[in-house]
Amino acid sequence: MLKIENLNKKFKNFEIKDVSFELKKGYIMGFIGPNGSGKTTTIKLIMNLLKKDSGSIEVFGKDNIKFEREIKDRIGFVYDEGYFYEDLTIKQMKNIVAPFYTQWDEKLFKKYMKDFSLDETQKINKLSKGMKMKFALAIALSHNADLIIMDEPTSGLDPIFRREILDILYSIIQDENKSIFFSTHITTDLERIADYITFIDEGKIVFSKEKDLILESYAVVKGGNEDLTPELEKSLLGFRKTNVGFEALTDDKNMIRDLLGEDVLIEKPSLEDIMFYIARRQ
Ligand SMILES: Nc1ncnc2c1ncn2[C@@H]1O[C@H](COP(=O)(O)OP(=O)(O)OP(=O)(O)O)[C@@H](O)[C@H]1O
Repeated sequence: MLKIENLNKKFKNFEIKDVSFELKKGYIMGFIGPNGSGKTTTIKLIMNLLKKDSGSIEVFGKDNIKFEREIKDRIGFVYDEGYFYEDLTIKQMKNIVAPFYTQWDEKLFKKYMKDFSLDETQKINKLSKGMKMKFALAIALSHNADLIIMDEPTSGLDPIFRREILDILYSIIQDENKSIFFSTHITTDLERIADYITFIDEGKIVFSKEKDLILESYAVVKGGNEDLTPELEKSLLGFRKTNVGFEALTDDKNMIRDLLGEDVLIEKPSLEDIMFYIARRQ
């Protein structure tokens, strides 16, 4: 559905460097990374809203620029900055956008308006941040898109609605021909629904792997300060000292067990733990 190879883009103070990853049919991929790590830039490059310096981006097996129109017809896109005309009503804006899509489904759009408690006669500049996001989602989900790409779609949404959105996204990929790619800072959302996680830091991909594999391959280690020898420090993927000892991330549980036996606690990490320690180390 999406294949990026050796993508490069240089700004004055930042660069996307040799970014490669792939998203297959039927899966949800979460795109995570600290603030300013290059998530929005990568998404803009996929959507051809920015010009790449080099590398290739294929969507549905086709070059994203040569086949832009055809590709965008099949993508549902949600972007975190407002891209609607603020002075129009929901209905007027929808009437501008809908004709661009060959498979626009007005009945489905109306259903989402109702489910999301949105009133089509409301002006866009009178909508709250969450309501605008709901409207953007309704548009993205109402034209039978095969690939949904979203930049922080759940930011600004309350936990109840966020969970409803996750349920909708999950039901969409029950059709195994569809895929979803979205960036977020809410890693618990990904723990709930993502199949793959791509982690970007300082413009470079740290990993792009199956979520379950990632969670299995790392562990959080907790021990006393006396255990934290310089040798151990070097072998850890990042650590922090606390009042009662140290907490760290490792990708080699067995080595830690062999080294420290039962003196330390070895626990399952969350995605947030992994992101925190790796980004901090870099
Ligand atoms: N048009 C531009 N010109 C110059 N620098 C840019 C431009 N767009 C983005 N940047 C820089 O690129 C870096 C990455 O920005 P980007 O918006 O891709 O990060 P992000 O991972 O989406 O961050 P966040 O999580 O905060 O949304 C930042 O340092 C930003 O200042």
